[in-house]
Amino acid sequence: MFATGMTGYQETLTDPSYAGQIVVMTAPHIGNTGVNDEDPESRRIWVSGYVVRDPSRVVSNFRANGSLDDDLTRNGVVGISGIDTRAVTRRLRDAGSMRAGVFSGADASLAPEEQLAIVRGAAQMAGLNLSAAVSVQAASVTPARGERLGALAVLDLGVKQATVENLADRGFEVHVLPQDVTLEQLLAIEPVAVFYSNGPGDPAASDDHVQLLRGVLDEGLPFFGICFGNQLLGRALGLGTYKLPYGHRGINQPVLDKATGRVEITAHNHGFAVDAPLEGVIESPNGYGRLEVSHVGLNDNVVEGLRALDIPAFSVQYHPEAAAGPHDANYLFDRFADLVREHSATRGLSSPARPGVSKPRTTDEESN
Ligand SMILES: NC(=O)CC[C@H](N)C(=O)O
Repeated sequence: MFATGMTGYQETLTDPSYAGQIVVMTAPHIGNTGVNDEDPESRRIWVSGYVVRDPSRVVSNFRANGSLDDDLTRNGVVGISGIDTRAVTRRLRDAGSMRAGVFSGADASLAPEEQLAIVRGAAQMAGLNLSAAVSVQAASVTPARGERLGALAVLDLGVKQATVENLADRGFEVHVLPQDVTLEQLLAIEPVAVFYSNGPGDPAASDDHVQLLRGVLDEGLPFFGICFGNQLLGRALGLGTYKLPYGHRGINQPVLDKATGRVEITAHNHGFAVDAPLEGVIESPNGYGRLEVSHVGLNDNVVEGLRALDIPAFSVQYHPEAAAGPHDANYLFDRFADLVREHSATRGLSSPARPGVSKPRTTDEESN
C-alpha cells in the first residue's frame, strides 16, 4: 500500500498498524533527517518492506543519531530505492492494495513466475488477525500527569507511544495490557475507563476483542477507541466492517466533525472501515441503544467516527495522537477525559453501573 505523508517516516515505520505491509512512499525524497531515539512509536520497525524513490545520502538533523538505512538493516527489514513510487501508487489506486514482494539475495535471481508464486502464496490482509504479533506480553503502567482521573485499561492491539503519552497527560494512569487479557484481569485494575488502540489486521477476524469489548460495555465503563479500536466498537455495537480499495494513509486527510461542523486535517492509517449510514440515528443491532456516525472522511465519505448515545462510548477511525501529523484532532483526548469525569460524577468512581438499556446476551447476534 502507499502512504502520502511528506514527513514522519520514522513514526510510520514504527507504527505497529503497518505490520505485515509493504509501504510505498509517495514523497520522493526520504531519509533526510535520519533516525533518532525520540520519535519511534513502538519498540521496533513493523513494516514488511519499505519502498522509496530517492533515499537521502546525507543525514542532517540535530536530533539524528543514525540513518534510515542502518535502522532498516538493524531491524532486518528490506528497503528498496530507485522505484518510481508515484507510478506504483497510480496502479495501487486503480487496482487496490495487493500482496507484493521485494526480493533480494538469492531470491532476486528467481524467475519472475517463481517470485509471483511466492507472492500469491502469501496471506491476504482480509481475514488476518495480527494482534498477538504486535501486542506486549506483559502489562506496563505509565503514571498519570496532572489531575489524576484513575486507572485506564488500554488494550494493546498495536498502541503507539504518542497515544499513551496523550492519555497520561489527561490524568489517566495508563495500564497497557496484552491483547489476550481476560475481562476479569482487566477489571482487576479497577479501571475508570477502557481504551482500544490502533493495530494491524482485519477487524472482522478479531472476535475475541469484540467479545471482550461487549463485556466492558456491559459493565458500563466509558470507552474510547482509535482506528482498529473504532472498528471493534462498531462490531461490538453490531455494525459490519469492510476492506477499502486502497485505504487512507497520510497526514492531510480532511474529516468533518458532524457535531461542530468543523473540518479537521488529520492523520490516517487504515485499510478497513465501518459500514454505517452517515446520516441519522441508528439503533444498535446488539442492543446498546442509539448510535450515530460522528465523523466523516471528506475525500470519499468513509465513516471516520462513531458515538453511542445511550452508553458512554465513542471512537474515531483516524489518529488524534497525530504522530506524525497535524494536531487538529487532539481535542478528542479531552473529550474522553470529560466523558470519564461526567460518568464518574453520575455513577461514582468505584461502582460502575450497567447502562440503562437491556441487551440480548446471545453470541450469535454478531453481524459479521
Ligand atoms: N491503524 C489502524 O488501527 C488500522 C486498523 C486496521 N488494521 C485497518 O487497516 O483498517
